Amino acid sequence: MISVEEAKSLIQQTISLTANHKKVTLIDALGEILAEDLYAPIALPPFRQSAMDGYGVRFEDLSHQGDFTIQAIVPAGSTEKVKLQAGKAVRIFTGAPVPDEVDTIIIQEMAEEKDGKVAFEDRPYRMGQNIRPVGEQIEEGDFAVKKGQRLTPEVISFIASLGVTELEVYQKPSIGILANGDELMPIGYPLSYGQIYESNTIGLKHALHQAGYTSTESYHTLDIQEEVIQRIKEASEKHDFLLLSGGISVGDYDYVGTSLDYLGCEKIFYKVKQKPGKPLFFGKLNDCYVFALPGNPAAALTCFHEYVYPALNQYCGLGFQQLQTIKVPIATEYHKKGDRAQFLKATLRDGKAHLLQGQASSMLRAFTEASGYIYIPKEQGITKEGELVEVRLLLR
Ligand SMILES: Nc1nc2c(c(=O)[nH]1)N[C@H]1C(S)=C(S)[C@@H](COP(=O)(O)OP(=O)(O)OC[C@H]3O[C@@H](n4cnc5c(N)ncnc54)[C@H](O)[C@@H]3O)O[C@H]1N2
Ligand code: MOO
Repeated sequence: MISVEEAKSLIQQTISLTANHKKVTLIDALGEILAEDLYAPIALPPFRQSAMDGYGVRFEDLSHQGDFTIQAIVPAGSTEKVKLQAGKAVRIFTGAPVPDEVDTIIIQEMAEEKDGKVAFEDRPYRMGQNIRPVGEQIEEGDFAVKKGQRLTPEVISFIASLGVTELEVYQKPSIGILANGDELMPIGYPLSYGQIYESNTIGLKHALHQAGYTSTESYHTLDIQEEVIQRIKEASEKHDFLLLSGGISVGDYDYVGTSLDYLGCEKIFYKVKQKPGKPLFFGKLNDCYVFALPGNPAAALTCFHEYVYPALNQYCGLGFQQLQTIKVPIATEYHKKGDRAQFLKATLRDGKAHLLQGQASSMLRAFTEASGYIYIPKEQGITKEGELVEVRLLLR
C-alpha cells in the first residue's frame, strides 16, 4: 500500500497535458483554461485619459494665473483632438481623452466655474495629477495573460478591455462515471429489501460540474463480470477519464479490479494508506485514465476531491491544482487510530476546525455542514487541541 503523497506523485507523473485545443468567444469563455500566452494588441489605456471630472490645464500656468477661460469641453467618448491654448483650461470628464498640452487635471470640487471661466483653490497641485498615461496598465505588445490561466469573470473582463474576441483554450476532457452494484436503485423508484439509492454518480457528476468539467455521462452495471467488462470497455473508448464507483474491494462480487485486469488496464497504483478510500485504484486503459473509487459514498467523494480533481486540472493545463488548503487550529484533541492517513470532515467556526459527527465512509450527512476536510498525515497519532491542521476547502 502506498502513501497519499506517493499516490499523488504517481498521478502527477502519469497524466499528460491534453493536446486538444479549441477556440471560444469571450461570451463562452467562463471556466475555460487558456492554451496560449496572450499579448496585448493595444495599450491600456490606449490614449492619455482623465481619471476624474474636472478641468485640464498646463501646470506652468497655475503659478501666475487667476481665472482660466474654458476653451473647450471634452466628455468621455470625444474623438475630437483639442489643442489647448496657453493660459486656458478645458472642462474634462472621467475617461475622456486628455489634450496633449494638458498635464494637470484639477477635480471640480477644487474649482469654481462662472461665466465661462474657472478659478482654482489655492493649493499645491502636482504635474500629471489625475491623468492616466498611455499604457499605464499594459503597453501594446506586452505579455498580458499566461497560458494555463483559468478564465474567471475578472480575467475575461480584462481580456475584453484589450479588444480580444476569441481565445484558444484547452478542450476539457469527456468523463464517464460508472457505478457498480446490484443493490443500487435509481432515485425515483421504490426500494425493495436489500436495496439502496444510487447516490455516487449524481454526487460525482455535480462535483465535476462544479469544478468546471461539464462533459459527463453516467452509467450503471450490475455485479456481473461480463457486463462490468463490457461497460468499462465501451466507456473507456468513449471518454478521456473514467470514474468507476464500487466493486473495487476484495469481495466475491467486486468485479472492477478483475475486469480492468482482463481489459489490460495498466495499473499505476491500487490501495492507498488512507481513511476513507483505502481501495482506490488508478490506471490507464489505452488512452483513458481510470480511477476506481471505493463505493462507500464519503470515500468516493473524498477521493474525487483529493485525487481526481487535481488530475483533471493537470490534464487541462492548470497543473496538479488541489482544493485550496488552509492551516487552522483544530478545536479539540484528536486521536487517530491505525497507520493510515485520515481525511476528516470539518466545519470552520471562530477560526478553528471543528470535527463533525459521522466520519464513517458510508456516511454523507456530515458533508451537509462541512466547510472541507482535515488531512491528518499517517504518522500523526495525536493532534493536540489548537495544533495547526491542513483543511482542504470544498468548492462552494
Ligand atoms: N474484507 C474486506 N472488506 C472490505 C475492505 C477490505 O479491505 N477487506 N475494504 C473496505 C473499504 S475500506 C471500502 S471503502 C469498501 C470499498 O468497497 P467497494 O469499492 O468494492 O464498494 P462496494 O462494496 O461496491 O460498496 C461499498 C459500500 O458503498 C455502497 N455503494 C456502492 N456504490 C454506491 C453508489 N453508487 N451509491 C451509493 N452507495 C453505494 C455499497 O452499497 C456499500 O455499502 O470495501 C470495504 N470492504
Ligand atoms: O477505505 Mo474505506 O473508505 O475506509 O471504508
